[in-house]
Amino acid sequence: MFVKICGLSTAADVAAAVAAGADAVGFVLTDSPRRVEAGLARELVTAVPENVLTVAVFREEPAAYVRAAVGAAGVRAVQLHGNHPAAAFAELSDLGLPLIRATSAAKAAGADCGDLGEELLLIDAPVPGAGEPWDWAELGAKPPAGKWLLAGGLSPANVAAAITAASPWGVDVSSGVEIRRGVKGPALIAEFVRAAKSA
Ligand SMILES: O=C(O)c1ccccc1NCC(=O)[C@H](O)[C@H](O)COP(=O)(O)O
Repeated sequence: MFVKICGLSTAADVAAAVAAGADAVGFVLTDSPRRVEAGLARELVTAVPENVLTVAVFREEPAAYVRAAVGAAGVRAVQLHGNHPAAAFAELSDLGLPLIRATSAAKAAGADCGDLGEELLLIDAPVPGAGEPWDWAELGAKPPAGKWLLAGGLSPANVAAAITAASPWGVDVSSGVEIRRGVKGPALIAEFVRAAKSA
């Protein structure tokens, strides 16, 4: 089970996620209580070992903005939330980095990973980063084909049940590993990774 811990903003967050065995860490470079500037993201990225994927998270910023921020942050993958047309993914393909397409279950109906050229599909709650669980059964009998991450209101307490219900390739969390909005808890990160990996 691939585990991404999102919304990191301090060196202690990064150390906790890496020590816990996370496969990917996310830095939010868009409007959010977890927003970090690209320069800080770059500093944090330098503490991440090669085997852990570093991801910059955006909402609907123009491709030129994404391109510049990704270069400044030095991350190794890009996650796009919102209503990006296929052209936006095509436009960023020359970055040579894996693209993660983040969408909600309602919008993802019938979607498969790779439809817009993305490496990974992320199926989230309607509002990203809000910590709101949704009905995983909404995906119905036809979950997406290919590599996809389940997100939205996951926590150490519910991640195992979510994995059983939806059979994702991986999971992604932010609020569920925070002691208060925007502040990660190292023990919660460790618990989440343990629960997801042993589900
Ligand atoms: O985290 C945010 O505040 C955020 C803001 C804007 C776009 C994306 C954002 N987060 C992206 C993530 O990958 C979150 O981990 C994912 O939405 C799950 O969040 P949560 O329900 O809080 O676990």
